[in-house]
Amino acid sequence: MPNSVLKGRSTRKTHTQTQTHKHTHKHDSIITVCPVMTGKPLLSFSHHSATSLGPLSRLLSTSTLFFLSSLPHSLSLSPSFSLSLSLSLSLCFSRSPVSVKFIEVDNREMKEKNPWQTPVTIIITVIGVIAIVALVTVAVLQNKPLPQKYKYGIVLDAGSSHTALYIYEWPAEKDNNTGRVEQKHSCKVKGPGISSYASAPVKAGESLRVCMEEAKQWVPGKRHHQTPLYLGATAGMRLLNMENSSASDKVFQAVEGALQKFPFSYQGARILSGQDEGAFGWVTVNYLDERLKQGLETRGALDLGGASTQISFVSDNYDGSESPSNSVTFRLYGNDYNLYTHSFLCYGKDQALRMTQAHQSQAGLATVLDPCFHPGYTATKNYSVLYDSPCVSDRKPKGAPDTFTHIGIGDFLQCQAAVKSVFNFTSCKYSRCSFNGVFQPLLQGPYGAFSAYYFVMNFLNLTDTSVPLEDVKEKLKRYCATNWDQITQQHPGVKLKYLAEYCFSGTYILTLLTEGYNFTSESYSDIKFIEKIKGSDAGWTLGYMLNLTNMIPAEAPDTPPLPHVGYVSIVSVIAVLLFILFIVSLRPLWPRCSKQPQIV
Ligand SMILES: Nc1nc2c(ncn2[C@@H]2O[C@H](COP(=O)(O)OP(=O)(O)OP(=O)(O)O)[C@@H](O)[C@H]2O)c(=O)[nH]1
Repeated sequence: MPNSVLKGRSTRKTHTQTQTHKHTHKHDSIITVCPVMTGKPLLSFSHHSATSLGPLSRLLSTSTLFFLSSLPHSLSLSPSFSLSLSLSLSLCFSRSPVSVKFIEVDNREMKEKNPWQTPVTIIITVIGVIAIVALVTVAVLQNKPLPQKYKYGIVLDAGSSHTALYIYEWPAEKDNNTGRVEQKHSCKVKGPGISSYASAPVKAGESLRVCMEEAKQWVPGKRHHQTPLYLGATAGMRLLNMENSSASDKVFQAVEGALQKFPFSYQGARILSGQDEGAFGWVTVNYLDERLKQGLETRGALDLGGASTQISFVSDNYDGSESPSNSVTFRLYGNDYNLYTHSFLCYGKDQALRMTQAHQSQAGLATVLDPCFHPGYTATKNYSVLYDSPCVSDRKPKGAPDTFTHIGIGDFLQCQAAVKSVFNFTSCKYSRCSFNGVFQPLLQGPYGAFSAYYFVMNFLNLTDTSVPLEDVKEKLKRYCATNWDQITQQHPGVKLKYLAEYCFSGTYILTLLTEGYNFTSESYSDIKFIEKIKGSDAGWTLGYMLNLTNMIPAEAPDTPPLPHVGYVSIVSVIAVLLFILFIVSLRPLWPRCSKQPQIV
């Protein structure tokens, strides 16, 4: 069919002239002509298929053309811009190729007929658009998040093996409920735990200085005075306090004196009870996992320290009536929790090693063959050092030489038997016990195992608990049997003290979990070895600070129904819909476009 043949009716008088840009096409094309009074060459477009130009596309493109052309001359857009705008709208709704015509319109003639040309319509349209743009702008600006300000808290974990400093941070305006507290920085204090400074307490205070100076750098200066600083001491100081309370007081005095010199808000140093340590570890894990806020099933906490170990979990079989000393109740975010928790003093990995070696050296011989150390390992050790702990001091063999030669033989099964000897399974006055006559309800997972559980299992590449327990034991058996020379060659960067003890530590962990706490081959897979959760270390310190700063509310806080982004999006969508409605409501005023089907 020939091009440029008009098809259909024309209700208006139009005058096509100047330029015609066409794409030839074998199908018929329809030209929709919307005459507008601009006094400039106008646009129209033709389509290759009458049906492909849908009603919405037509409405948008026509209304855009009318809107643009109804602008005063001073605001009118260039034809090319108008063309691209109307075309782009049209193309959005149609996938067919388009040909374009510039049409010159008799300005005076159309002025009489086009209601869009009336000043009222123009004013209403412009005001409507300005109002909607203003509405969206105000909504966005008003709700733009302000630059975040933070508050800080510092907790020193004075453990038996070392002290660590943790800096926590949370949004300043949300400290009372909804803001998430995160670990901003941690610093490992050089040297042993503060309990090791019993004979030189001043050094305990001095040892903290480097990390405290670091804290001054990490916390902004203007926040120093409002930043609470806590020191919590765990099993090392518990043991020292049991053994020599005046020595433990002196250590605390020295530590307090040192901490008070810093510009933070010092809140005191104290020894945490084993129950607190277990319960706050559980709070940390479940807080970081957001299980508390969301009221989800909680995760039990397994913490292995140097001098004590904690197990804490919620069990449907435990209401606190049996062995109430193991019960801690919480109301957090509107939910009640009845937590079972127990801390075993002397069952941290370092003290458990002492107990195991004490068992092996009971004869007080000059040579001790140790199945928990690698074959080829030899060291000269001191009996008085080995027995210098309340966990073993009463078992020191009489008449033993000062030193003994410690020789590794690397036998996992024998090591397991030696480790087992430190647990007492003989008496239980409750319905069920873990070990040493301590009540323990039925295990109920999942569990997070952290601190030394993680350090050790991670080193041994055994953190995957989906691997059958028997295979884990087999791997450990092979590891223990590996010659010490080979081990040191394979791990040149690892601290020798840690390296020498991994065979024992792995064996102890498996024995504690399976024999001590009664994890089976099946429930073992409920355990997840974790170091950090969302960037924060798993441990009691965060739970401790959240508790002391009342940062976990008993009742669920009211939260705004919509987050900021959702709010702005909804306002914007509504504004756009209103604009479309506004345009549609002006339908009676729309010019009746001459749909002049043309064969182009
Ligand atoms: N392999 C390895 N062991 C570590 C590391 N850091 C600490 N340990 C050891 O892991 C054990 C537990 O460490 P912590 O969790 O700090 O225990 P702690 O606070 O000193 O001990 P408690 O006072 O009983 O809580 C100790 O025997 C440490 O010597 C590490 O980075 N790697």
